[in-house]
Amino acid sequence: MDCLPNNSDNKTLKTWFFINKSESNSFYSLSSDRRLASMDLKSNHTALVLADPAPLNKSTLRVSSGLLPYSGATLSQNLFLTVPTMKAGILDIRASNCLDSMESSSPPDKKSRDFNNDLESSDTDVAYRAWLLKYPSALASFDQITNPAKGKRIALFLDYDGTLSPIVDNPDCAFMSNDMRAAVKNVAQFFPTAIISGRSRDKVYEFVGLTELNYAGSHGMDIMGPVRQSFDDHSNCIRSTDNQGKEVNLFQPASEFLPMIDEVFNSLINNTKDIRGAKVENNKFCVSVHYRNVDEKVRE
Ligand SMILES: O=P(O)(O)OC[C@H]1O[C@H](O[C@H]2O[C@H](CO)[C@@H](O)[C@H](O)[C@H]2O)[C@H](O)[C@@H](O)[C@@H]1O
Repeated sequence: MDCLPNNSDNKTLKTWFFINKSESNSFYSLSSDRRLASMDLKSNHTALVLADPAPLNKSTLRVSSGLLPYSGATLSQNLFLTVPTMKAGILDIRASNCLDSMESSSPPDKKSRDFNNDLESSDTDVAYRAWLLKYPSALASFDQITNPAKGKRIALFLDYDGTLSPIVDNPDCAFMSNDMRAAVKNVAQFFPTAIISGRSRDKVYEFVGLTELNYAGSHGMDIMGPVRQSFDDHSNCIRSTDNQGKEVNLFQPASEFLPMIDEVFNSLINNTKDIRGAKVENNKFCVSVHYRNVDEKVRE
């Protein structure tokens, strides 16, 4: 698919497969689309990808039992996969259908506003206004954000897709503007700045290209940052070099599962090959199945 501009500005339309070290491992995200920076200011709002308790519908992911990596792996009724980890403790690998929570926190689909008839269009506008009430602009609540930060050390964590780049139909074409790059470069002079993305770390770095930032890919399963001696004793931290030969700290706590994630990727490619518009993206430590370009009727 060519990298052409489009009108679609829903934040996320896809199914996630991800690996999560612990149930309580959650993080906050500030997401936006082209029109509006939005965030839920409720203190108990966790990132979408981890917050959804809805079990996966068996037909959604179709991970065959042949993909279970170790003999001790079990697939429970609600398809939460529990695998004994090679390290201490239990590692939960959860294949979770987050569609409901992702869709409710994404703005209503603009495609239908653009192309459907007037009645449907105004319905969608009402839905969009209701969505805005639930997810107000972070910019309109700026004091609420900055006041608690006064006198404290501030670090900046930025999402990539839909925040630094516009949402586009083809994930390979989510380019960041030079103005945005300059703004991020500027702010990074004042605060430690990190980009956290569901994408692979390499891909985000390729898009952003600023060496002075920290990058966390695969929802934090792949973190690279400047060398800090204090991390040397950290069990998951190794010294590595970036693509310019500079020494860096690298955290990849799920490396042992890479072969299994590749199998999941290949299985998803196979299972979606007949769905027109579906695209499977290998994000290294997780996989995204995009259905943004799949016909609405087929999605259902
Ligand atoms: O955690 P994020 O950085 O927000 O990553 C979430 C996903 O972002 C990308 O997909 C989204 O943006 C695409 C490009 O605009 C769009 O086509 C897609 O529909 C969106 O879901 C990325 O491609 C995914 O791998 C990430 O999981």
